[in-house]
Formats: sequence, structure tokens, C-alpha cells
Amino acid sequence: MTRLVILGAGGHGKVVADVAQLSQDYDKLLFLDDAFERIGECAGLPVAGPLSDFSRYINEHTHFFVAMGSCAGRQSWLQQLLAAKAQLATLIHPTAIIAHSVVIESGVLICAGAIINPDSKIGLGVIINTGATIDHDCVIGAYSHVCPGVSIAGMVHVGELCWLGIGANVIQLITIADHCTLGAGATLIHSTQAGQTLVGVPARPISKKE
Ligand SMILES: CC(=O)SCCNC(=O)CCNC(=O)[C@H](O)C(C)(C)COP(=O)(O)OP(=O)(O)OC[C@H]1O[C@@H](n2cnc3c(N)ncnc32)[C@H](O)[C@@H]1OP(=O)(O)O
Repeated sequence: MTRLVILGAGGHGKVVADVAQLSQDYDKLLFLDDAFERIGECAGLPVAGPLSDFSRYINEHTHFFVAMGSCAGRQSWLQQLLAAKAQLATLIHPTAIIAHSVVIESGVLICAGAIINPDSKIGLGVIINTGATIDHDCVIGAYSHVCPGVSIAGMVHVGELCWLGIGANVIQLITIADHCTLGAGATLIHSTQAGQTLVGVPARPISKKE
């Protein structure tokens, strides 16, 4: 028997549970969430306790998955799981199309209809969301979230903890530095500096709210 413990029982958790069930790799699934008493169940599965309970479930037959849309939240809980030597799952929807040479690290979710072309690398804890396309020779840095419908051209390097908003486009050979946010629908045609938020077509930086 292999069990999957999903950390986070929100909307993203439902998507994660659905992909896990379609994989048929798991006999038993359950959620942990700090709002477990209020939520009770998610996608018909039990929400058994708070996130910090994860260590109670660690054994050789249990995998863990962090189902949090927040890049920082995924980073924090994945680091705690790795420190506790928990086994991390990688979940890939059966309709995703992934070239053989693609390297995918652990804790990654690849959603329905995503396409990843040859020699791309997908880092720890990354989300490649519904219908996103990553072309050849790209690197997606750890904990980044490529939102639904994003199109990334060839040889693009995305840093860690980046959030590429729904429907954004990135032309070839761009480097997106760590901690950048690309707004919904943006088209990025120049490389970025760390921590920038960029919006529009072509994408330009906006200042962050205090
Ligand atoms: C399955 C899922 O649900 S995955 C989640 C998918 N969600 C997304 O992709 C959301 C992406 N987020 C966005 O696009 C956000 O608007 C952000 C992060 C870029 C900016 O958010 P905030 O920091 O709150 O900025 P705020 O809303 O105050 O806007 C600041 C300015 O940028 C403009 N702006 C914000 N987002 C965009 C955008 N996507 N395109 C163009 N302009 C934008 C605003 O109109 C505003 O302009 P103004 O100062 O002239 O009025």
C-alpha cells in the first residue's frame, strides 16, 4: 500500500488530489491543513489534522506533496519535509506531454494539457499549471509557479520562486531572475532583475506596494 499525504486542502489541493488519483499510484490519500476542523474533507478525502502533523505519517510507504499555490509556502514546507527525510511525490497528469529528455525534480506538479519540450529542466517544487507550454532547453527554477496557459519559448531560464501569471508569454533566450512576478497576460521580451513585478505587452516593471 502506498499512501499520499497532501499538505494544503484548498483549491490547489483538489487539483493535486485529482492528478494523484488519475496516476493510480496511491491506495490512500489524505490532506493536512491548519483549518482541518473547519474544512473536514476536501475532494471527498479526509483532512486529518494540521500541517505540522506530517511527521506522524512518515514511513517507507508514504509519499508527501505540498499543494500550496504560494511559492514561499511551497518552499517552506518542502524544506521541512526534506529535513525530516520524508519521501516527496512528483505528480504528472496523464494528458501532459513531456519529452523523454526532460529532467523533473521532486515535489513537482504538472497539470492537464501541459507540454514540456526536450532538454528542459523542472526544479524542486515547481508547478506547471493547466495547458502551460515550456519549449526546448528551458530551466524552471525551484518553487516557481508557471500558471495556466503560460507559453515559454526555447532556452528561457526562470529563476527560483518566480510566479508567471495566467496566459503570460516569454520569448526565447530570456533570463527571469529569482523572485520575479509576471502579470496575467504579460509578454516578456527582455530579461529581468531579481524581485521585479512586470505587466503588460511588452512587459514593463511596476513598483511593489509598500
Ligand atoms: C489556477 C489559478 O488560479 S493560478 C493563479 C492565476 N492568477 C494569476 O495569474 C494572477 C496574476 N496576477 C496579476 O496579474 C496581478 O495583477 C499582479 C501580481 C501582476 C499585480 O498585482 P498587485 O501587486 O496587487 O498590483 P495592482 O493590482 O495594485 O496593480 C498595479 C498596477 O498594475 C496594473 N496591472 C496589474 N496587473 C496587471 C496585468 N496583469 N496586466 C496589466 N496591468 C496590470 C494595474 O492596473 C495597476 O495599474 P495602475 O497603477 O495604473 O492603476
